[in-house]
Amino acid sequence: MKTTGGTDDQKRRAGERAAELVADGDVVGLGSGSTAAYAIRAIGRATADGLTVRGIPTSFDSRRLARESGIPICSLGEVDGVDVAIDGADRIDADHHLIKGGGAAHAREKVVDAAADRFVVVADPSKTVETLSHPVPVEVLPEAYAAVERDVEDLGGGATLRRGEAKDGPVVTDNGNLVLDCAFGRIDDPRGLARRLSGVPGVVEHGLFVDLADTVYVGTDDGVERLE
Ligand SMILES: O=C[C@H](O)[C@H](O)[C@H](O)COP(=O)(O)O
Repeated sequence: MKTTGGTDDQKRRAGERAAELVADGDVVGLGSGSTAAYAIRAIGRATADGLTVRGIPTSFDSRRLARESGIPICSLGEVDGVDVAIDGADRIDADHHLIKGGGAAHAREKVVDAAADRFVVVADPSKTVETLSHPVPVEVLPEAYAAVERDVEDLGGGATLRRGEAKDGPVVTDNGNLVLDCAFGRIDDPRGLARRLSGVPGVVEHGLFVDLADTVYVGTDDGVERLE
């Protein structure tokens, strides 16, 4: 559920700045989406110039792009830790809580981003807001989607099953599950909502990333703004 208006140059600046943080020998979480893709390409170029890293992709697309870019790939189970993760966001609030999952990749993203010593968010200015109000993507077991819809209503939200654009039927995630886009209006208590959504049976993972981001790079028309 992508609803943004950033430019490719803004995204490129943010992604390329974040890629500069990657050091020799690092294990790097490779985020998903159009902004993280610029970081992956930049890491690939650095790899061709001699940087030694291993990348952990967070989606089918980031895995494919990492391979094309020449980044050696590994999985989370093969490493002792993740040095840095670079990932995009659909919305970023004033406290750097995030909504992710516009590309339905948030479940794997959260596992990798949370495992990282440093989680760096890359975005364009259209993603920054004072308070979150964007619908929260919620990945659900296929069997559970109708029950989760009802539970989301009980939490004061409205759930919409995400549908494919070039395919009839629902979007199916890289994990074989479905996505409900859950509108709650203004989210004044992201921590509380995150906790409640995590407690709903059938929810695999939701797109509220609370207290996870360490650094946010926002690409602008003439540079990069760093939000701590
Ligand atoms: O599921 C997708 C991810 O959470 C993306 O990181 C997020 O949607 C941002 O993507 P983009 O940089 O293309 O706006």
